Amino acid sequence: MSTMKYIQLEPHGEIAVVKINRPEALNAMNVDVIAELSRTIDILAADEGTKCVVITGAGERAFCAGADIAFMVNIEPMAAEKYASAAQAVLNKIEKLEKPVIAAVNGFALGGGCELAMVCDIRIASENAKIGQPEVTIGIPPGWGGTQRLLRIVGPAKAKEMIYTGKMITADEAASIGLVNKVVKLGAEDQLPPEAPKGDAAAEKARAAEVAKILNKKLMADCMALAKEITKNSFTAVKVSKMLINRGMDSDIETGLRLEIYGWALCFAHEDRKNMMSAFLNKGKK
Ligand SMILES: C/C=C/C(=O)SCCNC(=O)CCNC(=O)[C@H](O)C(C)(C)COP(=O)(O)OP(=O)(O)OC[C@H]1O[C@@H](n2cnc3c(N)ncnc32)[C@H](O)[C@@H]1OP(=O)(O)O
Repeated sequence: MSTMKYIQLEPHGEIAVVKINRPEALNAMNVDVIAELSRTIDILAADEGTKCVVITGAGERAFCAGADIAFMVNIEPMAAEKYASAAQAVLNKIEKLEKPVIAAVNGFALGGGCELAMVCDIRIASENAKIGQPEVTIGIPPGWGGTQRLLRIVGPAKAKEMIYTGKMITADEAASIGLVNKVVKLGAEDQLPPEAPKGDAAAEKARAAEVAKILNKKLMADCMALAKEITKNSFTAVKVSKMLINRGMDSDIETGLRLEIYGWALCFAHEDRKNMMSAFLNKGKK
């Protein structure tokens, strides 16, 4: 456990869970959240024991509601430039982290929250997630990578529709355009609390909160299972694959393919290759 105010870092063996912990503002990222997130990523980058990272939001309502509007309402352009530069720097750091990163999207992922999710390698959303780039509804365009990364993930037509309208989309819609990999849903197997008495708004609210908790648990279990599946493989091969995919996305294919040869050949220097190939060839031959 770390002792930061807004970021909880929970180690689970080879998997680290990073939780943005500002639920009173739906985990909106103020300057302190950004600074603490940056320190957390530095810690994880240096920690050889961590092989996979899961990022999520505290509470049941939001992954992250974006940049802090209460802060932005009164700032001047130079302060805005500083804020966006710090945010982009930490998001770039996550994207370049030499470990796989999974976003567990547990509710609203808006503006900077969507931009945070997009720098993660894989996005898993709960069925109650709402995702969007609503910046134009408050007088600004996306500024933490949204105009560039959404374009690359969903293509220009969908990116423009989402950015120009500022509308939120559901988790299922996000999955249908490739913005999230998977949607975690409640099913018959889940033990839900009994229905609240009709007309009892407080009881209905309490039940909805309980249901959201169950869904959140299911989402985290799914993300941890995925992380475990990834960590079973050669960390070096996964790390090199991440670099090749990220670098290749913005290179011409010749450069990407050449890099792939070098990355591939480099893995022959690691003991994983020999051990894992030999284990395959020797299975059942004890
Ligand atoms: C480059 C990046 C730019 C950006 O990211 S710009 C910001 C983009 N994000 C947004 O525009 C989302 C803003 N938030 C909302 O629209 C709403 O929230 C929701 C639809 C997500 C939820 O609405 P509801 O269920 O009615 O909750 P609630 O009362 O609005 O929010 C609970 C508390 O959270 C604070 N909050 C929510 N989002 C932000 C934010 N982005 N920055 C600062 N505070 C935020 C609210 O103000 C409130 O606080 P209190 O309880 O003190 O009234």
